[in-house]
Amino acid sequence: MNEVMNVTNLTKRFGATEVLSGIDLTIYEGEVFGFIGHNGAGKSTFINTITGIINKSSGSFKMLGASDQDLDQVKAKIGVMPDISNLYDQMRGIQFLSYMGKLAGDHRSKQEYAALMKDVGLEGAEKKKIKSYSFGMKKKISIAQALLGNPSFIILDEPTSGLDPESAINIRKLIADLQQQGKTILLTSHNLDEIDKVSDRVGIISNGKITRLGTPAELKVNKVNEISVAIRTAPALTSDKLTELSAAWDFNVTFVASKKPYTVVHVSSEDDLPRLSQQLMQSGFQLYEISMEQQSLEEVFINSK
Ligand SMILES: Nc1ncnc2c1ncn2[C@@H]1O[C@H](COP(=O)(O)OP(=O)(O)OP(=O)(O)O)[C@@H](O)[C@H]1O
Repeated sequence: MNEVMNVTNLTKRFGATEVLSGIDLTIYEGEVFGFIGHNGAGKSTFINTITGIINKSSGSFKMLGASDQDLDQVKAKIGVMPDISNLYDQMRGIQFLSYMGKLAGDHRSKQEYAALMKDVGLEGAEKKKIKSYSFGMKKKISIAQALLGNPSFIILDEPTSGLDPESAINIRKLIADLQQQGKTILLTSHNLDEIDKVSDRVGIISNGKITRLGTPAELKVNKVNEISVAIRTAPALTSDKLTELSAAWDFNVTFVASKKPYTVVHVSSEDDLPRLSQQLMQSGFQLYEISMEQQSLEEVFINSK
Protein backbone atom coordinates (compact mmCIF):
# COMPACT_ATOMS: atom_id res chain seq x y z
CA MET A 1 0.00 0.00 0.00
CA ASN A 2 1.31 3.42 -0.92
CA GLU A 3 1.72 5.92 1.86
CA VAL A 4 0.02 9.26 1.23
CA MET A 5 1.02 10.74 4.57
CA ASN A 6 3.61 9.64 7.07
CA VAL A 7 3.97 11.57 10.31
CA THR A 8 6.73 10.82 12.79
CA ASN A 9 6.88 12.12 16.36
CA LEU A 10 5.16 15.37 15.42
CA THR A 11 4.86 17.97 18.15
CA LYS A 12 3.29 21.41 18.21
CA ARG A 13 3.52 23.88 21.06
CA PHE A 14 1.77 27.21 21.42
CA GLY A 15 4.01 28.99 23.91
CA ALA A 16 4.27 26.71 26.92
CA THR A 17 1.25 24.63 25.87
CA GLU A 18 2.01 21.43 24.01
CA VAL A 19 -0.98 20.52 21.85
CA LEU A 20 0.56 17.70 19.78
CA SER A 21 2.89 15.53 21.86
CA GLY A 22 4.52 13.13 19.43
CA ILE A 23 2.03 12.01 16.80
CA ASP A 24 2.95 9.01 14.65
CA LEU A 25 0.49 8.30 11.87
CA THR A 26 0.51 6.83 8.39
CA ILE A 27 -2.38 7.23 5.96
CA TYR A 28 -2.53 4.98 2.92
CA GLU A 29 -3.67 5.67 -0.61
CA GLY A 30 -7.39 5.23 -1.19
CA GLU A 31 -8.46 5.08 2.44
CA VAL A 32 -10.88 7.25 4.35
CA PHE A 33 -9.26 8.02 7.68
CA GLY A 34 -11.47 9.37 10.47
CA PHE A 35 -9.89 11.48 13.17
CA ILE A 36 -11.78 11.95 16.42
CA GLY A 37 -11.04 13.73 19.67
CA HIS A 38 -12.70 15.98 22.20
CA ASN A 39 -12.92 19.78 21.72
CA GLY A 40 -9.43 21.20 21.92
CA ALA A 41 -7.74 17.79 21.48
CA GLY A 42 -5.64 19.11 18.61
CA LYS A 43 -7.34 17.84 15.43
CA SER A 44 -7.35 21.19 13.65
CA THR A 45 -3.84 21.93 14.89
CA PHE A 46 -2.72 18.62 13.39
CA ILE A 47 -4.37 19.44 10.05
CA ASN A 48 -2.96 22.97 10.04
CA THR A 49 0.52 21.61 10.75
CA ILE A 50 0.58 18.90 8.08
CA THR A 51 -0.75 21.32 5.47
CA GLY A 52 1.84 23.95 6.32
CA ILE A 53 -0.66 26.53 7.57
CA ILE A 54 1.25 26.59 10.86
CA ASN A 55 4.79 25.43 11.62
CA LYS A 56 5.51 22.24 13.53
CA SER A 57 7.60 22.46 16.72
CA SER A 58 9.47 19.20 16.10
CA GLY A 59 9.21 15.85 14.39
CA SER A 60 8.78 15.29 10.69
CA PHE A 61 6.22 14.32 8.10
CA LYS A 62 5.95 13.36 4.46
CA MET A 63 3.01 14.20 2.25
CA LEU A 64 2.59 12.47 -1.12
CA GLY A 65 6.26 11.58 -1.07
CA ALA A 66 7.53 15.09 -0.30
CA SER A 67 9.19 15.92 3.01
CA ASP A 68 7.74 18.70 5.17
CA GLN A 69 10.56 20.93 3.91
CA ASP A 70 9.32 20.43 0.33
CA LEU A 71 5.60 20.69 0.98
CA ASP A 72 5.17 23.34 -1.73
CA GLN A 73 5.96 20.70 -4.37
CA VAL A 74 2.80 18.72 -3.53
CA LYS A 75 0.43 21.38 -2.18
CA ALA A 76 -1.55 21.44 -5.43
CA LYS A 77 -2.41 17.76 -4.94
CA ILE A 78 -3.78 18.32 -1.44
CA GLY A 79 -7.30 19.71 -1.08
CA VAL A 80 -7.99 21.37 2.23
CA MET A 81 -11.33 22.67 3.35
CA PRO A 82 -10.80 26.28 4.44
CA ASP A 83 -12.29 27.72 7.59
CA ILE A 84 -15.60 29.32 6.62
CA SER A 85 -14.36 32.66 7.99
CA ASN A 86 -11.80 32.70 5.14
CA LEU A 87 -14.34 32.73 2.30
CA TYR A 88 -14.58 35.87 0.16
CA ASP A 89 -18.12 36.64 1.12
CA GLN A 90 -18.65 39.56 -1.26
CA MET A 91 -18.37 37.11 -4.15
CA ARG A 92 -21.19 35.03 -5.58
CA GLY A 93 -20.84 31.28 -5.00
CA ILE A 94 -19.95 30.25 -8.52
CA GLN A 95 -17.73 33.31 -9.02
CA PHE A 96 -15.81 32.40 -5.86
CA LEU A 97 -15.29 28.80 -6.95
CA SER A 98 -14.15 29.72 -10.45
CA TYR A 99 -11.77 32.35 -9.00
CA MET A 100 -10.29 29.87 -6.49
CA GLY A 101 -10.31 27.20 -9.20
CA LYS A 102 -8.16 29.32 -11.50
CA LEU A 103 -5.70 29.84 -8.63
CA ALA A 104 -5.63 26.06 -8.18
CA GLY A 105 -5.05 25.54 -11.92
CA ASP A 106 -8.55 24.12 -12.32
CA HIS A 107 -9.98 25.27 -15.64
CA ARG A 108 -13.52 23.96 -15.63
CA SER A 109 -16.42 25.31 -17.65
CA LYS A 110 -19.18 27.29 -15.95
CA GLN A 111 -21.42 24.21 -16.23
CA GLU A 112 -18.79 22.10 -14.47
CA TYR A 113 -18.57 24.58 -11.60
CA ALA A 114 -22.38 24.49 -11.38
CA ALA A 115 -22.17 20.67 -11.28
CA LEU A 116 -19.65 20.89 -8.43
CA MET A 117 -22.01 23.17 -6.53
CA LYS A 118 -24.78 20.64 -7.10
CA ASP A 119 -22.53 17.83 -5.81
CA VAL A 120 -22.10 19.60 -2.49
CA GLY A 121 -25.80 20.53 -2.25
CA LEU A 122 -25.68 24.16 -3.38
CA GLU A 123 -27.88 23.92 -6.45
CA GLY A 124 -29.79 27.19 -6.86
CA ALA A 125 -27.30 29.18 -4.75
CA GLU A 126 -24.75 29.71 -7.54
CA LYS A 127 -25.49 33.40 -8.02
CA LYS A 128 -26.11 34.32 -4.39
CA LYS A 129 -23.42 36.24 -2.57
CA ILE A 130 -21.58 34.13 -0.01
CA LYS A 131 -22.36 36.68 2.69
CA SER A 132 -26.03 35.73 2.32
CA TYR A 133 -25.26 32.01 2.74
CA SER A 134 -26.30 30.19 5.91
CA PHE A 135 -23.64 28.50 8.07
CA GLY A 136 -24.40 25.14 6.42
CA MET A 137 -24.16 26.64 2.92
CA LYS A 138 -20.77 28.17 3.76
CA LYS A 139 -19.67 24.74 4.97
CA LYS A 140 -20.73 23.24 1.65
CA ILE A 141 -18.88 25.78 -0.46
CA SER A 142 -15.73 25.25 1.57
CA ILE A 143 -16.02 21.50 0.87
CA ALA A 144 -16.33 22.38 -2.84
CA GLN A 145 -13.21 24.54 -2.55
CA ALA A 146 -11.28 21.56 -1.15
CA LEU A 147 -12.10 19.64 -4.34
CA LEU A 148 -10.76 22.27 -6.75
CA GLY A 149 -7.68 21.30 -8.74
CA ASN A 150 -8.57 17.57 -8.60
CA PRO A 151 -6.49 16.83 -5.47
CA SER A 152 -5.55 13.24 -4.68
CA PHE A 153 -5.50 13.79 -0.89
CA ILE A 154 -8.52 15.60 0.54
CA ILE A 155 -8.61 16.91 4.10
CA LEU A 156 -11.99 17.80 5.55
CA ASP A 157 -12.20 19.31 9.04
CA GLU A 158 -15.71 18.69 10.40
CA PRO A 159 -17.36 18.77 6.96
CA THR A 160 -20.84 17.90 8.21
CA SER A 161 -21.05 19.82 11.48
CA GLY A 162 -24.00 22.19 11.31
CA LEU A 163 -25.50 20.52 8.25
CA ASP A 164 -29.08 19.29 8.25
CA PRO A 165 -29.42 15.47 8.22
CA GLU A 166 -30.16 15.24 4.47
CA SER A 167 -27.21 17.48 3.55
CA ALA A 168 -24.93 15.45 5.85
CA ILE A 169 -26.03 12.24 4.11
CA ASN A 170 -25.22 13.86 0.73
CA ILE A 171 -21.76 14.83 1.92
CA ARG A 172 -21.17 11.28 3.16
CA LYS A 173 -22.21 10.03 -0.30
CA LEU A 174 -19.82 12.53 -1.87
CA ILE A 175 -17.00 11.21 0.36
CA ALA A 176 -17.81 7.65 -0.76
CA ASP A 177 -17.80 8.80 -4.44
CA LEU A 178 -14.44 10.51 -3.98
CA GLN A 179 -13.02 7.32 -2.48
CA GLN A 180 -14.40 5.37 -5.46
CA GLN A 181 -12.43 7.73 -7.70
CA GLY A 182 -9.28 6.65 -5.85
CA LYS A 183 -8.88 9.70 -3.61
CA THR A 184 -7.53 9.50 -0.08
CA ILE A 185 -9.54 11.34 2.55
CA LEU A 186 -8.75 12.52 6.06
CA LEU A 187 -11.76 13.81 7.92
CA THR A 188 -12.61 14.88 11.42
CA SER A 189 -16.06 14.79 12.94
CA HIS A 190 -17.76 14.77 16.30
CA ASN A 191 -20.46 12.57 14.80
CA LEU A 192 -19.05 9.19 15.76
CA ASP A 193 -21.77 7.30 13.96
CA GLU A 194 -20.70 9.11 10.80
CA ILE A 195 -17.02 8.33 11.39
CA ASP A 196 -17.99 4.70 11.95
CA LYS A 197 -19.91 4.61 8.65
CA VAL A 198 -17.45 6.34 6.34
CA SER A 199 -13.98 5.50 7.69
CA ASP A 200 -11.75 2.58 6.83
CA ARG A 201 -9.60 3.39 9.85
CA VAL A 202 -10.05 5.65 12.83
CA GLY A 203 -7.59 7.43 15.10
CA ILE A 204 -8.53 8.84 18.50
CA ILE A 205 -6.44 11.79 19.68
CA SER A 206 -6.28 12.59 23.36
CA ASN A 207 -3.78 14.63 25.37
CA GLY A 208 -1.77 15.32 22.23
CA LYS A 209 -1.28 11.66 21.32
CA ILE A 210 -3.08 9.06 19.27
CA THR A 211 -4.46 6.74 21.92
CA ARG A 212 -6.40 4.30 19.71
CA LEU A 213 -5.93 3.41 16.06
CA GLY A 214 -7.62 0.78 13.94
CA THR A 215 -10.61 -0.09 11.80
CA PRO A 216 -13.97 0.74 13.40
CA ALA A 217 -14.56 -3.01 13.85
CA GLU A 218 -11.19 -3.45 15.59
CA LEU A 219 -11.87 -0.57 17.95
CA LYS A 220 -15.31 -1.85 18.82
CA VAL A 221 -14.17 -5.31 19.86
CA ASN A 222 -14.81 -5.76 23.54
CA LYS A 223 -12.04 -6.61 25.95
CA VAL A 224 -11.07 -10.27 26.12
CA ASN A 225 -13.31 -12.09 28.60
CA GLU A 226 -15.90 -9.33 28.48
CA ILE A 227 -18.87 -9.95 26.25
CA SER A 228 -21.81 -7.59 26.60
CA VAL A 229 -25.18 -9.24 26.43
CA ALA A 230 -28.56 -7.51 26.22
CA ILE A 231 -31.43 -9.44 27.79
CA ARG A 232 -35.15 -8.69 27.62
CA THR A 233 -37.20 -10.58 30.14
CA ALA A 234 -40.52 -10.34 31.95
CA PRO A 235 -40.27 -9.28 34.67
CA ALA A 236 -37.23 -7.10 33.95
CA LEU A 237 -34.02 -8.47 35.46
CA THR A 238 -32.73 -6.09 38.13
CA SER A 239 -29.18 -5.79 39.39
CA ASP A 240 -30.18 -7.13 42.84
CA LYS A 241 -32.02 -10.12 41.40
CA LEU A 242 -29.09 -10.97 39.12
CA THR A 243 -26.65 -10.80 42.04
CA GLU A 244 -28.90 -13.05 44.12
CA LEU A 245 -29.43 -15.64 41.38
CA SER A 246 -25.92 -15.69 39.93
CA ALA A 247 -24.38 -16.51 43.33
CA ALA A 248 -25.56 -20.09 42.71
CA TRP A 249 -24.40 -20.29 39.06
CA ASP A 250 -21.12 -21.87 37.97
CA PHE A 251 -20.30 -19.09 35.50
CA ASN A 252 -19.72 -15.38 36.01
CA VAL A 253 -22.30 -12.78 35.08
CA THR A 254 -21.98 -9.13 36.07
CA PHE A 255 -24.63 -6.45 35.84
CA VAL A 256 -23.66 -3.48 33.60
CA ALA A 257 -26.72 -1.31 33.06
CA SER A 258 -30.45 -1.11 32.64
CA LYS A 259 -31.26 0.12 29.16
CA LYS A 260 -35.03 -0.22 29.07
CA PRO A 261 -36.40 -2.68 28.08
CA TYR A 262 -33.01 -4.45 28.25
CA THR A 263 -30.69 -5.43 31.04
CA VAL A 264 -27.06 -5.40 29.91
CA VAL A 265 -24.69 -7.86 31.56
CA HIS A 266 -21.15 -9.05 30.98
CA VAL A 267 -20.27 -12.71 30.57
CA SER A 268 -16.81 -14.09 29.88
CA SER A 269 -17.59 -16.50 27.06
CA GLU A 270 -20.10 -17.05 24.28
CA ASP A 271 -20.74 -20.48 25.80
CA ASP A 272 -22.30 -18.78 28.81
CA LEU A 273 -25.23 -17.56 26.72
CA PRO A 274 -27.24 -20.83 26.57
CA ARG A 275 -26.52 -21.41 30.27
CA LEU A 276 -27.69 -17.91 31.13
CA SER A 277 -30.92 -18.38 29.11
CA GLN A 278 -31.60 -21.71 30.80
CA GLN A 279 -30.96 -20.37 34.31
CA LEU A 280 -33.19 -17.36 33.79
CA MET A 281 -36.07 -19.47 32.51
CA GLN A 282 -35.64 -21.94 35.39
CA SER A 283 -35.85 -19.00 37.78
CA GLY A 284 -39.26 -18.05 36.40
CA PHE A 285 -38.28 -15.33 33.91
CA GLN A 286 -39.90 -15.23 30.49
CA LEU A 287 -37.08 -14.69 28.03
CA TYR A 288 -37.99 -12.55 25.01
CA GLU A 289 -34.54 -11.66 23.68
CA ILE A 290 -30.89 -12.34 24.40
CA SER A 291 -28.18 -10.96 22.13
CA MET A 292 -24.50 -10.05 22.17
CA GLU A 293 -23.92 -6.30 22.03
CA GLN A 294 -21.05 -4.65 20.21
CA GLN A 295 -19.62 -1.48 21.70
CA SER A 296 -20.47 1.66 19.76
CA LEU A 297 -17.62 3.90 18.60
CA GLU A 298 -18.99 6.42 21.10
CA GLU A 299 -18.36 3.97 23.97
CA VAL A 300 -14.88 3.24 22.60
CA PHE A 301 -14.21 7.00 22.50
CA ILE A 302 -15.48 7.60 26.04
CA ASN A 303 -13.41 4.67 27.34
CA SER A 304 -10.26 5.78 25.50
CA LYS A 305 -9.72 8.84 27.72
N1 LIG B 1 -2.94 29.80 17.42
C1 LIG B 1 -3.10 29.26 18.62
N2 LIG B 1 -2.50 29.82 19.69
C2 LIG B 1 -2.63 29.27 20.92
N3 LIG B 1 -3.34 28.15 21.18
C3 LIG B 1 -3.95 27.55 20.15
C4 LIG B 1 -3.87 28.07 18.82
N4 LIG B 1 -4.58 27.26 17.99
C5 LIG B 1 -5.09 26.28 18.78
N5 LIG B 1 -4.71 26.45 20.06
C6 LIG B 1 -5.04 25.60 21.20
O1 LIG B 1 -4.70 24.26 20.85
C7 LIG B 1 -5.63 23.35 21.41
C8 LIG B 1 -6.14 22.45 20.30
O2 LIG B 1 -6.99 23.20 19.45
P1 LIG B 1 -7.58 22.57 18.11
O3 LIG B 1 -8.38 23.65 17.46
O4 LIG B 1 -6.51 21.93 17.35
O5 LIG B 1 -8.54 21.43 18.71
P2 LIG B 1 -9.63 20.55 17.97
O6 LIG B 1 -9.36 19.15 18.36
O7 LIG B 1 -9.67 20.86 16.51
O8 LIG B 1 -10.94 21.07 18.69
P3 LIG B 1 -12.48 21.19 18.19
O9 LIG B 1 -13.04 19.80 18.21
O10 LIG B 1 -13.10 22.04 19.23
O11 LIG B 1 -12.49 21.80 16.82
C9 LIG B 1 -6.71 24.17 22.10
O12 LIG B 1 -6.42 24.21 23.47
C10 LIG B 1 -6.55 25.55 21.47
O13 LIG B 1 -6.91 26.54 22.38
